Amino acid sequence: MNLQKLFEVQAKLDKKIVEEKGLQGQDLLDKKILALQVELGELANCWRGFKFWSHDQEPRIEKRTYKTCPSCDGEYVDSCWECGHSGQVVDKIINPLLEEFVDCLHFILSIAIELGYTVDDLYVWDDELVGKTEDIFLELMYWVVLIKSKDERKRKDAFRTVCYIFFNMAEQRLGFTWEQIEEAYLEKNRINHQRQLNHY
Ligand SMILES: O=c1ccn([C@H]2C[C@H](O)[C@@H](COP(=O)(O)O)O2)c(=O)[nH]1
Repeated sequence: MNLQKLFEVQAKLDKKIVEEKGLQGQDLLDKKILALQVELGELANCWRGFKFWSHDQEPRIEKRTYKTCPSCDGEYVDSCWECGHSGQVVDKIINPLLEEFVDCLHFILSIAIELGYTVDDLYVWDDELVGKTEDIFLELMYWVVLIKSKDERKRKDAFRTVCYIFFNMAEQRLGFTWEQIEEAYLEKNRINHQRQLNHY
């Protein structure tokens, strides 16, 4: 994954949001930390492995959205082979788990930029994560809060631990490749720019 490219793309998006919303000079760190926690909660919710009360603990990795069949215009035409008489065809297939993951990645990059870090601060070592995935999520969320530390060294340690857990988790626990992550990140970044143009 080309983190340098994503870092630059994120900086452009953040700058645009600050300008669009008139936030120049404001400290947005606490809000971004909370936003990352929220997105990690959404990621865990899509992963589902902690839902001991449910029979369905499979990660949400495929969601189909439908549109009206362009051939029969949704009229259930007996002879419509395109939609198999249902009046609808698949519009898009998305990966909700991956989408939540790249929302988290947006905020991790954005926090790095807020703190004046460089892309080098994001590079972490590959290592095998041990333990249950729910514990890894909790550990990650714990370190995210510590990014609030006033002590520079503790803050950077916390940030780098977040990167270490987050990036290793991607491959080892969520099954994503770097290519998939980069592609999904860039697509979401494009949507985020679009949203600002539409006064989201
Ligand atoms: O300074 C910011 C604020 C928001 N986002 C992006 C990250 C997520 O992809 C998206 C979250 O939007 P919601 O769908 O949660 O509103 O916004 C940024 O990249 N930088």
